Amino acid sequence: MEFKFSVNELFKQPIVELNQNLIPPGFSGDRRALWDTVNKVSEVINAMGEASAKAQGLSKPITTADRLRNSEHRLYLLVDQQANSGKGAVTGMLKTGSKGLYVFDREGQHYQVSPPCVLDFYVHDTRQRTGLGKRLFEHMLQKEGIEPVKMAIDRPSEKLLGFLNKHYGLHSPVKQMNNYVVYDGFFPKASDNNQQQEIERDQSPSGTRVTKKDSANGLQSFSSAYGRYGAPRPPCSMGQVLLH
Ligand SMILES: CC(=O)SCCNC(=O)CCNC(=O)[C@H](O)C(C)(C)COP(=O)(O)OP(=O)(O)OC[C@H]1O[C@@H](n2cnc3c(N)ncnc32)[C@H](O)[C@@H]1OP(=O)(O)O
Repeated sequence: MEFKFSVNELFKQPIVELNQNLIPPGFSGDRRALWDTVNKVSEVINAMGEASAKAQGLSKPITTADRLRNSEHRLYLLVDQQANSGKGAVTGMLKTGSKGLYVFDREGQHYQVSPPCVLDFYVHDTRQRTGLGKRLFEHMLQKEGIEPVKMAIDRPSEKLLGFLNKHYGLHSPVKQMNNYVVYDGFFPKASDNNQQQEIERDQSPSGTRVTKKDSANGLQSFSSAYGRYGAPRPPCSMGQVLLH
């Protein structure tokens, strides 16, 4: 995506990471230059957010400069420095951040988690399927020190599911009621479960024993072995509201 100003002057590296202050890495200048820079960065974010929403068939963007400013999300932008007669163009965008979620594994056990999430991912329509998405995603994984399987994906499109399958061998997504998707390796293995530290053990009103455990990777699971408490069931909607 091209802009009337020079993208290369705004973003000095081929991949830049932005946060709520909207100041690109390497910025230097006075107050006026800062104001001008933040305005241009906002224009880029809003245009990319809009294009992403359109590509996903969403009624409104999930990424805007205002939203980024009011969040702790991270936004990675991919820049083609050769494009637009040397002024550069923005070719991709990837937004990540932690979200408080309830997720179910295949057995119906539910976990209260705050995993890193893929929130919005877009490569310009004219540049898709040329490896740019992989380049941007790999950069994010390295910066955040995370494996794809440990991330939750917000409403993935078919293209993104295909992307994760092709590049990271992720298949058979575990779809959640909150529209997030996780994969089997997201949950602790049975052997990890054995190592979980049991921190609380008490009696439910029905006399069914309920245990609450904390695991080393921050997953908190709530499980019950018996009776109707053992059957998969949705989290209470009030709990979901509180977590969002
Ligand atoms: C949480 C969310 O953000 S969900 C929304 C995800 N974003 C979108 O759907 C917007 C439109 N799509 C895109 O922007 C891009 O296709 C992305 C971001 C999903 C992937 O970026 P790309 O640069 O295309 O990926 P890259 O070239 O590295 O990998 C290509 C692979 O992605 C998948 N893929 C990309 N485009 C398509 C497509 N049109 N149809 C099916 N699979 C696709 C395929 O697995 C493809 O491999 P293949 O060409 O061998 O079949």
